[in-house]
Amino acid sequence: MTDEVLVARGLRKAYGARVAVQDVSLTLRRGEVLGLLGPNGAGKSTTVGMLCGLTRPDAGEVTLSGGVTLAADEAAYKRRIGLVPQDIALYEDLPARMNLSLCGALYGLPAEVIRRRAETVLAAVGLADRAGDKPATFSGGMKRRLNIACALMHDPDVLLLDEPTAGVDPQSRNAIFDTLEALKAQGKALVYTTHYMEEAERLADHLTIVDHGRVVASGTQAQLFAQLPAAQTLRVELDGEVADAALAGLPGVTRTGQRLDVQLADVGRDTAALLAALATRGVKVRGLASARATLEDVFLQLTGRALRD
Ligand SMILES: Nc1ncnc2c1ncn2[C@@H]1O[C@H](COP(=O)(O)OP(=O)(O)OP(=O)(O)O)[C@@H](O)[C@H]1O
Repeated sequence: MTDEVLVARGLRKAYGARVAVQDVSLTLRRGEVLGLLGPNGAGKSTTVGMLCGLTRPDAGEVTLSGGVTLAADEAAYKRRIGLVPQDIALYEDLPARMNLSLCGALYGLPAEVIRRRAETVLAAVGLADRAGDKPATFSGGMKRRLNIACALMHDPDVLLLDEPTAGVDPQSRNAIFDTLEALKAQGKALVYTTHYMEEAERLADHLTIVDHGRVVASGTQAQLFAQLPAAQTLRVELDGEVADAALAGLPGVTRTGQRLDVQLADVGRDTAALLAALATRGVKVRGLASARATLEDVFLQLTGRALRD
């Protein structure tokens, strides 16, 4: 497919006897956010390290569009990839613009390009008015945004973000999401590593879920949710006396006193049929509430464990 920007096949990395990543494959397309989701220690950072060429895999290979690989042309490969590391990598006592200049210089950009790109990326992350200020005076969220700006200086096709919202206030988190949405709209391809399922749900077109170094599922959100036995639970509050016999044979129903939890594949589609069946049986309903399935439920279904520690 021509839209493929990065294809990783069979990545493996062990540290001594500990296998951090085992047979990880993924495909990243233009204008797409790929969410790399997994609990602490699942192997996300190690995978990102291999994608950006900082960590050498024991096996497997990453190929960029045009057939560019690290082995064939390291400089060309690295020019196409930007890394936003998990740990903020800034000179705290140098002004924001100077931090960006240093990043640009690392990529050998000419001075004029550096000046122009610095203005562009500062605007992209919403820090244009803080160009002359030092990161030491920034909030955690502003530092994160400058960290992203650094990775954009050489205008890479692919941006790898390793937990870019760690320790960030809600306002900066939204600013980061806006920045990433704008990059996506420009056709950049993003890998977004997180153990926050809400972030993955909000941003990611495709998801690769990792656990203990292995891919346990990958696909679009719809494909992942389809793996759940029931996508949603509808909570029904009963009105008045209802005998158990009146509910007999209704599929997916669990009764707790006056409450029914009903597993439905699709609340929007299946609620009317359920209410009709209850009405036919003379069962009166006082209230309804739906609980949407989340990626947390998907992870639990796949691994039997919660996503967060
Ligand atoms: N340099 C290293 N030396 C030894 N072990 C390592 C090294 N880097 C990672 N590991 C181990 O590899 C496994 C995967 O770690 P990794 O940092 O890739 O996970 P992660 O999913 O990014 O976790 P987190 O969300 O906590 O950052 C862990 O067991 C970790 O201890």
